[in-house]
Amino acid sequence: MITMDDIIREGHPTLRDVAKEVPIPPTAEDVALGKEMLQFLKNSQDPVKAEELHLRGGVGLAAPQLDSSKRIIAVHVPSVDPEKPENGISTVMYNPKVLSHSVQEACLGEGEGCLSVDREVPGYVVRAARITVSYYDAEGEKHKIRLKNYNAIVVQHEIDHINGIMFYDHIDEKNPLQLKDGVLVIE
Ligand SMILES: CC(C)(C)[C@H](NC(=O)Nc1cc(F)cc(F)c1)C(=O)N(CC(=O)NO)CC1CCCC1
Ligand SMILES: [Zn+2]
Repeated sequence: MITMDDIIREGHPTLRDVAKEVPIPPTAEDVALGKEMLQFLKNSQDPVKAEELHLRGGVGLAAPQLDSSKRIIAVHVPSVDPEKPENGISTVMYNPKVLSHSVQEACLGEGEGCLSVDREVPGYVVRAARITVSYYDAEGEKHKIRLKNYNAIVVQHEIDHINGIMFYDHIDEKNPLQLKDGVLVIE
């Protein structure tokens, strides 16, 4: 079972590597890894388990954060509206790829953090507001989905990790809290 001790922190070189594509259909090992990553996120959002295992509430995790330089990400974003479960996203993506994105940009009003970063880094992380992503699932089936707002931010944050990019790489050092016109602020 994955705990915080398995998550490497900034400074570890693997976080800066470009991860390798995995064979499709995924191997049994890669399927197991993906399942464990998703289970970590679910555990981290369960108050009892998170407390017991000292987990930070996580919505996304990329294999490089487990020192495994593979193009595998897991996302588990609860829908804010229980009547609309489809607004959340809970899946493991093998070899995810952003096929296209909106010109419209967006950022989280509170900025971003990272399970691999044990410090606050203030500043807006400007990303595409909407993306079209292709990926393979554990069975090797190809999917193409459109994401927007928070789900799009989370998936972009995780795809950055498999490209060796950290969220603070996107922050404007001179004006971290400067916002260009037209950037959608997601609260
Ligand atoms: C770094 C951390 C603050 C833990 C962040 N969680 C988060 O932003 N909020 C959150 C937590 C929950 F449990 C349930 C919920 F709906 C919201 C997160 O998981 N990540 C994932 C990460 O570090 N992946 O590598 C950072 C987020 C910043 C923007 C997108 C992902
Ligand atoms: Zn992260």
